[in-house]
Amino acid sequence: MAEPRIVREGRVGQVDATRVPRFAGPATFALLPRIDEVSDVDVAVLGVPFDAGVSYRPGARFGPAHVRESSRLLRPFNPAAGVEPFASQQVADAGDLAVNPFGIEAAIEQVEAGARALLERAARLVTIGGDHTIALPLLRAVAARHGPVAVVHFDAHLDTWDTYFGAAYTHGTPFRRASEEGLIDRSGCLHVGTRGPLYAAQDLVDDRELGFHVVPSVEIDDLGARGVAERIRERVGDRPVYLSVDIDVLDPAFAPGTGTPEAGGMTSRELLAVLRSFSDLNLVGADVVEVSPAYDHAEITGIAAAHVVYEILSALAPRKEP
Ligand SMILES: N=C(N)NCCCC(=O)O
Ligand SMILES: [Zn+2]
Ligand SMILES: [Zn+2]
Repeated sequence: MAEPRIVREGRVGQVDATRVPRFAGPATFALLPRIDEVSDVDVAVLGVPFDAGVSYRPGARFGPAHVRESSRLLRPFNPAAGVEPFASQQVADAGDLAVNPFGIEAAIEQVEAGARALLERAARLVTIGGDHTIALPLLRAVAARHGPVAVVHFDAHLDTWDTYFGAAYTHGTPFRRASEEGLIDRSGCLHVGTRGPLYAAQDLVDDRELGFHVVPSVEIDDLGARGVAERIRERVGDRPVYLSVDIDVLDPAFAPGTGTPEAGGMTSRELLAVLRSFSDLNLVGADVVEVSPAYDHAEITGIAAAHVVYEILSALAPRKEP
């Protein structure tokens, strides 16, 4: 049966939850149309069910399905941002990339190829992981289009480590590889929300050389969401920005369902408020990674991640002229 959908300004939106129970039927992100159900796409939401790069708890391969399932309650108007994210741009769910669960290098190539192909159809991708390894091939695809990008990276971890067990491609190393490959603009990147023990003090020295400034979690109480947003804006300026959100940037109280949790993180309210300020950045792509549903309860982490994606889509929405 064809579901009644909300159509605004010529864009095909969500299944209308005032006429079809929002808990019925298959879950696309926010009950948006699949990409094959629309002719033009501005923003594609893409799943990458991959977790062979993790160093601790597994399960992020189930992240895309869990975040979609946790996104059924999202409504069309975002009052905090003052936008209808599915009316001023066409957003569609591009499904999942079928990547090799047994070979990290093969999977990385498949993610890059899949993202490049999708970028032929949609100007912007918002990818749901999957573990953080996938940021590297996503950055390759984005940099092929826009040149080196400023990375705004929300995470408990630096993810600029070098190798684990001799492996160069893992969820702890994507931003070192991206920096070495020239995919990122070393004068415009920063991490937000990092905390917890490192391997050595040298990690921070290396990280800075790779192009990152840090707004650590301990500074967020004093800065507040507005202060964090200002620090980000000062660092990235007008550069094209790739946004990478590891859900473990949130405190485990707000995101228990993740693979490498660290105490002392951001609240969901703080993270959503900072993301809301991104409407005036030149955002060219984003990912939300590291949701591991087996460690989640009552969709706490899934709902947080769904709202993060919703705020990103709201930040991408073109504003009407006043
Ligand atoms: N990207 C995430 N979530 N974690 C990286 C942790 C790497 C480590 O085990 O040291
Ligand atoms: Zn992390
Ligand atoms: Zn990470």
